[in-house]
Amino acid sequence: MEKRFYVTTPIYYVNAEPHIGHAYTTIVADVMNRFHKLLGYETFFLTGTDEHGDKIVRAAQEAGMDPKAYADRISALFRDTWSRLNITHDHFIRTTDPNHGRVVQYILQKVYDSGDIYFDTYEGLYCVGCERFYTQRELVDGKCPDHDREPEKRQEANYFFRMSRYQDWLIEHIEKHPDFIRPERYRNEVLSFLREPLEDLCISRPRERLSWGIPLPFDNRYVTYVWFDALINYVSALDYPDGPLFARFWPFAQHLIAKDILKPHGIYWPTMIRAAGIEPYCHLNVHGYWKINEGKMSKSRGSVVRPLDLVPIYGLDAFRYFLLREMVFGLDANFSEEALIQRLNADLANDLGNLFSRTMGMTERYFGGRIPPFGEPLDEPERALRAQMERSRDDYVKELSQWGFHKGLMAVWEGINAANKYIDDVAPWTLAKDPVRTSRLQTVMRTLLEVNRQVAVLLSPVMPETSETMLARLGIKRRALDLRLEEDTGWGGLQEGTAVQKGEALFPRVDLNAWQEGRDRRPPSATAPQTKAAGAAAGKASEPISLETFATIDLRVGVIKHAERIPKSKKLLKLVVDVGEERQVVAGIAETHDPETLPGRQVVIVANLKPAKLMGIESQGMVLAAHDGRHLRLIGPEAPVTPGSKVS
Ligand SMILES: Nc1ncnc2c1ncn2[C@@H]1O[C@H](COP(=O)(O)OP(=O)(O)OP(=O)(O)O)[C@@H](O)[C@H]1O
Ligand SMILES: [Zn+2]
Repeated sequence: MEKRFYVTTPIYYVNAEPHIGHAYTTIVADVMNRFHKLLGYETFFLTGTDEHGDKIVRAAQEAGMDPKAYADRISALFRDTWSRLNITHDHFIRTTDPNHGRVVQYILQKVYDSGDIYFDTYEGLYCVGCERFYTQRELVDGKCPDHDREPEKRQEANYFFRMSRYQDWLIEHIEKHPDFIRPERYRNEVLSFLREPLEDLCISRPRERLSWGIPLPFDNRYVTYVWFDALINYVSALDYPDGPLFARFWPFAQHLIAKDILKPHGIYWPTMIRAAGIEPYCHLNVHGYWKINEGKMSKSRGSVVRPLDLVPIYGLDAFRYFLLREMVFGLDANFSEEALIQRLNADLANDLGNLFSRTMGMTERYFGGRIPPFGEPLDEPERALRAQMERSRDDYVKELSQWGFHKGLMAVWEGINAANKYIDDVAPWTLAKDPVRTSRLQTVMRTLLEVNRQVAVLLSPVMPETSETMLARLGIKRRALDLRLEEDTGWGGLQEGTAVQKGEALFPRVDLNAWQEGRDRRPPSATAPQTKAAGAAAGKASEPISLETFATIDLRVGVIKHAERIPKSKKLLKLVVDVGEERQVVAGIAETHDPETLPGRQVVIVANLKPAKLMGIESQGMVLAAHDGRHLRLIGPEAPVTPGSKVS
């Protein structure tokens, strides 16, 4: 069978900014994509955004924008976040892409023609938050379990998909393919849904109520229900029906989701594609929730941690490692910065960081920083360490193949810990004192250098930057994505005589006590350790001013019309801001804000500042932002106001 791998994330709803939950899913998919490349697979990795439906219309209204402009902005935020998290997706799909719309209509028409879509009137209980009808049975105390509020009664004439017709087929398919849905708990959950008769699925929304969607090809008084639209992204992105990507990758499809969307993916989607005559996907992989204080982190609930707030502080790879190591795939996990710091210190700074710096330091000291040849034949301790590394590698591959990240990483750490213990046991420093034992010392150090190289290769899917750094310091200039497990983890892959570099610590420790004290003293947003400007966050007392003096400052609300980078400047963006009239403003926000994400955003401007030139560009005002040493946040009104409104 061809070695191919197709992985998808859910397409995220563009009703708010990405948080750790989205980052986790997307990083997991990225790790699996990189892991399969490491194993020599040809891969395709898809992510994107879900942009239709009345939730988006409402979010856009609140932001004072039209749905498309709003979707453009949030979708760009997601794309920008992924590029900062080193995500290697091959395609980013948006459900507003014209090709996607065409494929949705094609599938609707096909299923309609084959008689699996019919028109009917329906009365039911509708949750606005979920955008769907609920059966009594699904409610908890008469309320939507996700939104904790009572659904409203609604009657509507709509189109229905004959999902019930595929119930028996689906049960049989799941029973025949035990890992169709995994881990097992979610397979069982789907089977238990299927023990009750499956109802048909309402797949349309009357246009007069919701126009922001894909029109039904057979009745343009209706648009497509968001789920029927969204799920199809997994095949439209491959140019179903005729595209070469579809033929190449669909037979290897693996979806990745959190348990919140198990039903659409475990029931709607397989029956939809069955009805359309498409083969079922291979696997649905389901993970649990990241929680904060026991509640699900969720955009709608507003309890979120933003990935881009953590990465500058702890480093991208520590963040990626933490997410994969901390959560048991399939179960919920609690997110806390303390836990992140603890893992960073224990696993990365101590275990991995020490192994690397001790190995490199001793190579510098004993061999002038050049990789020694193997000296005398391997002795018992080396053979044991090699055997351990081979076990680590095999277990890692086995676990990751089944999405068992925490166990896979633990397997690598068994190798790392064995190597650290090996150093303590053979004590190279005593060998170094004895010139007769140089040949033994060569064997010891070379063994350790090879272990470090293997560790770097094994970790490349999870920590690509660290992997590249370690290899570069070992004299191997390779991109993480070009590494191949077979060729690159054999013994003796290092080049004798090559100069190595110890360099700085791979992972600086974070002082947890200081961090905890700092958090107790400062407001929550200013709890960053290791931040250069942290002191500034405390703020300085300043001279009091009179109201008259304050009134001389002309503060106004403006809406950003346009934003672009200024060539050669890392910090500055050039903005055009509408403050009743258009102003060109230069703002030092390029490191924290992507220009694509800014148009439409309302900000506060000092409108009577003397014009000044920055990098040769005139700035006619200043954008206000708050800075706590960790975040730079633009200041704006709580809800949109007319551009030019005075701030006082
Ligand atoms: N707390 C979380 N833990 C893990 N993954 C999450 C979490 N929240 C969202 N996700 C990821 O995002 C997907 C859902 O995306 P969606 O855009 O609906 O996010 P959301 O924050 O749950 O939104 P909302 O709260 O508005 O329903 C999940 O299937 C999962 O992949
Ligand atoms: Zn609901």
